[in-house]
Amino acid sequence: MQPILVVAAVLRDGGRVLVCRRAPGRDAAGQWEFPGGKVEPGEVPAAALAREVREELGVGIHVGALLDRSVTVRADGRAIDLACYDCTLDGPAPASSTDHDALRWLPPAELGGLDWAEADRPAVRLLTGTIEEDE
Ligand SMILES: Nc1nc2c([nH]c(=O)n2[C@H]2C[C@H](O)[C@@H](COP(=O)(O)OP(=O)(O)OP(=O)(O)O)O2)c(=O)[nH]1
Repeated sequence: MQPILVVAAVLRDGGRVLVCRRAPGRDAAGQWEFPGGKVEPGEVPAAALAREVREELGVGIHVGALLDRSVTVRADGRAIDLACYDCTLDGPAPASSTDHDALRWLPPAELGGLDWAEADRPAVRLLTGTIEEDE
């Protein structure tokens, strides 16, 4: 089975990063992730990411450089190809999400304390500076 192509925003504002907890009833409910979603056929990643963030958080973003791209086979057997991009807000910060039951802005050093979706862990290790030499 092909991996599911997912894009996510590492949305930075004033030295903090937005993290979101997946709402009850969704895949991986209760785990933290970066906002984003699946890339639709024919869509370029940056456009898919801006669309997903607009749909779920109701805000505009600027999509910058690719921070990390990793394929993770989850415990349920599905492979997620997750591309995380550095992003900034284009306008006001989000107040709520259609997909999440908590939004938090945290300094990168504090990201490691959360229960992250498996696919996000490589990006989180990059952001917290806790990558092992052999990774
Ligand atoms: N958005 C997002 N999804 C992630 C991350 N990490 C991770 O494993 N996923 C998984 C959860 C889902 O199985 C899939 C993305 O689905 P989604 O539900 O957020 O995206 P979507 O809006 O396009 O999907 P859908 O509910 O319309 O089917 O990727 C992440 O950091 N952000």
